[in-house]
Amino acid sequence: MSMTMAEKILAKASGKKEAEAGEIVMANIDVAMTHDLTGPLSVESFEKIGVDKVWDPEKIVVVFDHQVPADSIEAANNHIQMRKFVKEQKINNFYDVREGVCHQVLPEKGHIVPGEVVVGTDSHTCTHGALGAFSTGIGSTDMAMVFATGKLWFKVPETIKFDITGKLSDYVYAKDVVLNIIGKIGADGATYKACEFGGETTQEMSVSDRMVLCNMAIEMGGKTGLVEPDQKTFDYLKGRSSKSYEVMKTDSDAASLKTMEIDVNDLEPQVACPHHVDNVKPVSEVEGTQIDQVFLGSCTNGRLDDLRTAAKILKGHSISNNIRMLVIPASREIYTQAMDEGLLRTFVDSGALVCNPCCGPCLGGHVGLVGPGEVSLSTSNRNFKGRQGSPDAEVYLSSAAVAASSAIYGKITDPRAM
Ligand SMILES: CC(C)[C@H](C(=O)O)[C@@H](O)C(=O)O
Ligand code: SF4
Repeated sequence: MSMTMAEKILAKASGKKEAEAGEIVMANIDVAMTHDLTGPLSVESFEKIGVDKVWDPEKIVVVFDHQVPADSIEAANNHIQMRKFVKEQKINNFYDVREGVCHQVLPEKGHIVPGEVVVGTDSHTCTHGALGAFSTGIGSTDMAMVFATGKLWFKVPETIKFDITGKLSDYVYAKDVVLNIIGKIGADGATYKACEFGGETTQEMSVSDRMVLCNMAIEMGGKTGLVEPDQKTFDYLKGRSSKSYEVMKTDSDAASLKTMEIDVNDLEPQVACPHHVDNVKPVSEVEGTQIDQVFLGSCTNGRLDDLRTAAKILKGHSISNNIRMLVIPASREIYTQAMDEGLLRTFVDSGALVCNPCCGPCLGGHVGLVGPGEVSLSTSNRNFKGRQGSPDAEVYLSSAAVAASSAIYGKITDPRAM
């Protein structure tokens, strides 16, 4: 039977030859991730089940990233509770406050390989599909069941394949492509679909860019994001992961596959405007909008490529006196590379604040919140009311290039004009 990547991965994980969209399968979990914010709930639910030991401590990964270092007694308590759990359960894959955002840390540390089933108590777990894994966010009580049994049920999703073709213009990036797709199909345009990104443009993209696409699959309602593994994937995995893996690809005649053509030849930089991720406009339509804060970071666009792009634009410039800019590398590895390349120096010289690797103001729970009436321009993935602090603030979403050029002028600025 012809199958999609998602069907093949879920079939294999549930010990079957075939799986079909719509079917319910019970899959063995390869990687189960939780973090400082949702981990405590998962642990409490696990303890209620009454099982003493987790099914396999080697398959569990715990990352502290949402509130690091602890910014409140509540956060400190969460950390205490999770450190205790990690110790009791002998979980070696534990990344304390220093390491960075979970969706960056997991692939970097070699926890993700193609063909696996990965679950995390975080909606952007779909990011890992960039390496060809079926990876999805789950609730804390579901995670408790995974901790106890190593299994979880799934309804096998249908697949929507975005066949992306054309050459990206200068200053146009994966973020613009995915914002454009979300603008076209809407925040619920791919509800419960496996969102597979393919076509020559995706093939040309780095793994880091593919992570941007898959990261935002959830913002169109997707169950997971996926990119077919290729040489770029294998090169990324070399030296990071010693796990063996199987590469699975979508058969073009799979029954549950729908394809959508996306031509990016004439694509402009895109901006998602308040208060919905699908309220997407070309930057030319929102140019001149006054801003108060720029946030460069998050699991969407806090990677080295993003920092390089932004530093190139900022070099020799100061950011506007009217704004604050926060630069938050997504991981320690990125932070140190950015340090070695002199990028952090450029940011600090331009007047930006460089913070420790973490989620930062992305979800409005930690450093750098915006106040009533303020406007944030952010490279992250969500802009609903109250997302980065006050419910009376506004959040615009963009690429790192738009963020950097806008920081210089204190208003939304097309990087192509720089
Ligand atoms: C805190 C967590 C549950 C949440 C998520 O699931 O995505 C957060 O990471 C976010 O981006 O909103
Ligand atoms: S960076 Fe933002 S979107 Fe990503 S995991 Fe953290 S809070 Fe969620």
